[in-house]
Amino acid sequence: MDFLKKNFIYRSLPFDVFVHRASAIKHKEFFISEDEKYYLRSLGEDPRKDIADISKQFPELAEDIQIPEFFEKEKFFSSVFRISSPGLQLWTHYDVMDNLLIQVTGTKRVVLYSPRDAPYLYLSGDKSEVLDVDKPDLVKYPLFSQARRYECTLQAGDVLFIPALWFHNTVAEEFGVGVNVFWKHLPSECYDKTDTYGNKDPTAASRAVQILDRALKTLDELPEEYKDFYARKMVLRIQNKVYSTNFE
Ligand SMILES: O=C(O)CCC(=O)C(=O)O
Ligand SMILES: [Fe+2]
Repeated sequence: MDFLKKNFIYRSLPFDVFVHRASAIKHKEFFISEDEKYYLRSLGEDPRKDIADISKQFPELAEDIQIPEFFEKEKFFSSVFRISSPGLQLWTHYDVMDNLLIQVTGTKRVVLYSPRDAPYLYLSGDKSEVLDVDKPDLVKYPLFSQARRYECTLQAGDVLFIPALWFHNTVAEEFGVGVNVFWKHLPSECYDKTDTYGNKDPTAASRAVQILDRALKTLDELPEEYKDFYARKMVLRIQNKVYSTNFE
């Protein structure tokens, strides 16, 4: 899927029809083309307010999986049912909560990047503009070659821990069914209460970015040479005061 060119559309289908189509490569009935791919990402009852919970939206199917007890029950945020056509690739993105990605059937390749490699990923919000992580356009995205790639392939029954802020890109190598479970590993006040997907930045981070944007606008009052000088001083201040040395 390409979020830059928006080569996808949202459509409704009866669940059985959806599963049939998603498990086939060529379709007699289709929306765009006979080789289109399908992806289900479950939502809550009212997608604007409610959070995906497989035990509520798909109670019969939820019984087939056991969520490993790697976090306290009160910290549970959502369990998201995901079904993909063979070959479907989801763009590189981060989520703000710790996550267990449970593969139920099919195989899925997952490529991961550390949050520290964000400078090399050409981010647009929570997503990387480098869509083709296997043959990246290094003329357009020269720094991407500095991002350290981690890769694994999930088979049916495998569970991958994806820590909050770690970038991930997935390719369903076969038709696949999975569930991912997000939980709040930070105190619950840190999270944006309007977040139903688990991908809105913690409120303190969003506020800090807003304040930074105001500071940048303020610099516009200065001539270019001064703006450049004070902007560089601000970068140094951020590096010295906020960057963690507590890594590796
Ligand atoms: O299953 C996928 O392809 C995407 C999984 C994902 O983005 C997640 O678990 O956060
Ligand atoms: Fe994700």
